[in-house]
Amino acid sequence: MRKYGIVDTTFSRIDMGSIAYKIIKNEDEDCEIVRYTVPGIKDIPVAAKKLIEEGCDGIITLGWVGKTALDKYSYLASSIGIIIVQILTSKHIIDVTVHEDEADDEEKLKEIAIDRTIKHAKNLVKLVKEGKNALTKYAGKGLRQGYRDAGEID
Ligand SMILES: Cc1nc2c(=O)[nH]c(=O)nc-2n(C[C@H](O)[C@H](O)[C@H](O)CO)c1C
Repeated sequence: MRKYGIVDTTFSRIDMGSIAYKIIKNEDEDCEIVRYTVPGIKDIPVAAKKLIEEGCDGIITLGWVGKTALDKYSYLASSIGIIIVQILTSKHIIDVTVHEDEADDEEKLKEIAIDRTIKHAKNLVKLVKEGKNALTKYAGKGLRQGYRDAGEID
């Protein structure tokens, strides 16, 4: 049975973990899902590593970055940590992050968070179920998460 990990934060202003849970369960009915909630993005890498050590085949992380420079540095640190965990474990960790300055109003931010979570949860399931060529038919299509697709340039 495939096992997925969801790492989310209490810093986030949208419960993206619950959205990811529903989508993963819908896309891979027989799977097991483990959720691990941490305070903030810098706590994500170790949580993801622990879930992989517990047997997860792939992870989705759901972070929220504030507007200040310090928040952005925190994201950079977290992102590097997540990449290091991927390299050390050879497992995909799909890093879903919403940056609070992506939109001025809360409704738009919510829309971005939901769309990004749904699309990347589906990407994760495809990669875990089908492996390296799961997304090849979409290569070069200008797909976007959180926004409308940019589309392919002919
Ligand atoms: C400055 C800062 N910014 C963010 C952020 O934008 N998003 C987030 O999720 N967490 C932030 N944190 C908290 C750290 O990631 C971490 O939770 C604490 O340093 C405790 O380890 C901090 C400290």
